[in-house]
Amino acid sequence: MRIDVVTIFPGYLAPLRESLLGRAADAGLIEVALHDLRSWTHDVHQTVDDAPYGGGPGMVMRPQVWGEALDAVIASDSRPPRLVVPAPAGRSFTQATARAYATEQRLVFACGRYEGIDQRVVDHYSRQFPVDEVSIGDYVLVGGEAAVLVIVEAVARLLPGVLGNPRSAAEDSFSDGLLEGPAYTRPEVWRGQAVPEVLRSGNHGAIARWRRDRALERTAKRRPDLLAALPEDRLDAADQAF
Ligand SMILES: Nc1cc(-c2ccc3ccn(Cc4ccccc4)c3c2)n[nH]1
Repeated sequence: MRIDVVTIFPGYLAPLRESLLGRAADAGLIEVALHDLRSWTHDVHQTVDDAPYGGGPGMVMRPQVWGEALDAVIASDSRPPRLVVPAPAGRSFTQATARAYATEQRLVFACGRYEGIDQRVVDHYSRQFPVDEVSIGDYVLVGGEAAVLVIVEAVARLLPGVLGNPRSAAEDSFSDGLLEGPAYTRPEVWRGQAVPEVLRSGNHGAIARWRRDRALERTAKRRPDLLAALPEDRLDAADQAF
């Protein structure tokens, strides 16, 4: 997978080259290219923003600069892109979105700042490529860069070979629609708290049941919306207690 990120703060995306993603990049599983939006300005001040039509606070990012940048970046690789534009008003980015993005050959991220990017940029490219405006949560950031770090990590971990332990991607939170239950490791007792007996019983059936019950209990308490959204056939008779 090739990932391009256009931003006025390329340094912010440096972590994409570290650790998990660094190894994936070294293994050729993911190719990450960072592009400074200001490279496509032509004035001495490298202006990327202007006052909003209709008035109001803050500034809006200029369409001309974004158009030149995205034309150049998209043309720099033959793989057809999905354009991803983080935005507070975007559709929610979920594990399902991450799974869908993991099947893409190429993702091009447009990181806005200020009050966002002139809408005509999204409208223009939506006529040629799939374009998603995505929100990573119901809170307001200052720009799209942090969202790109989140999205790229959630997607990259699903690519074969990126995670050391592939089982965890398939069986982690949200994969079965439930939250992860509690996890334990040695020592058996820590500060007077013992590991639940069943986990040391060696009874794999009882362990699986206990883990499912803890996941259902936690989901019912913390995210009843996820439980309500579960298809009927995903809950068996033993689950009905939640
Ligand atoms: N989930 C999520 C995404 C963002 C986000 C993404 C990109 C940008 C570009 C500029 N801003 C600042 C902004 C604040 C308010 C209104 C509009 C823009 C952004 C915020 N916030 N929260």
